[in-house]
Amino acid sequence: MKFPERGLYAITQTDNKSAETVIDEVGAAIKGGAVAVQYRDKNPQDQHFLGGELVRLCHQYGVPLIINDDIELAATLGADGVHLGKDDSDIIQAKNRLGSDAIIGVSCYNSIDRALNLQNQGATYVAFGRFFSSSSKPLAAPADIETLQHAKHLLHIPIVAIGGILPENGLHLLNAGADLLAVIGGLFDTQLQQSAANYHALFHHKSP
Ligand SMILES: Cc1ncc(COP(=O)(O)OP(=O)(O)O)c(N)n1
Ligand SMILES: Cc1ncsc1CCOP(=O)(O)O
Ligand SMILES: [Mg+2]
Repeated sequence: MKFPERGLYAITQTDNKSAETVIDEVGAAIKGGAVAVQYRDKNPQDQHFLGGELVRLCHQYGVPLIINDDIELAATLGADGVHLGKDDSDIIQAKNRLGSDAIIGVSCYNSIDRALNLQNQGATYVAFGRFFSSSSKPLAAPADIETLQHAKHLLHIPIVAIGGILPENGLHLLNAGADLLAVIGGLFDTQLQQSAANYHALFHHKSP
């Protein structure tokens, strides 16, 4: 499945939640307008069961499901791709295992050089952030809004912004050059279908 060019990118919040709760929440996020979903689970219980259900749910709605960190899990589940950070596997390993059509997203933090290099290696999208303080990843390094502006001029693949993004601060990032907003807490800490719809509305206000 193709990675969308713009929109809300929902990342699962799994800690202390049952698989059923996570599935219900992701369903609500999609109904609210999320265009891509990442299964991120740092303390997995039964990731094959939950991951498999999420693949099924996302595909029912025509939304790609990307697995965080784990190429092998993505292959086993038949997910659409993988998201890789600096401590994870590299793009060549991901392409070898998942095929050349797989979605491969990469974290670039605040580095344009890293983004250019990984775009050349075949990344599907790049992610910058964190832009605001994040209770989901408190130690994530900060990124500058200017990085999005530079990235917009230099890159031709979708640009994802992440980190502490709320409906109230997301438009600033979109106007600076982000194409997608990746969100955990701003969605799943809240009245989620309504929050998803509030993010979704931002994409209609973005400056041309
Ligand atoms: C869309 C998106 N952007 C950034 C990240 C962070 O990836 P990484 O730096 O590998 O950190 P962890 O998520 O593995 O803790 C992401 N997952 N998704
Ligand atoms: C995984 C990740 N990488 C940088 S910030 C972050 C967490 C994003 O979650 P939230 O939207 O709750 O700040
Ligand atoms: Mg990672």
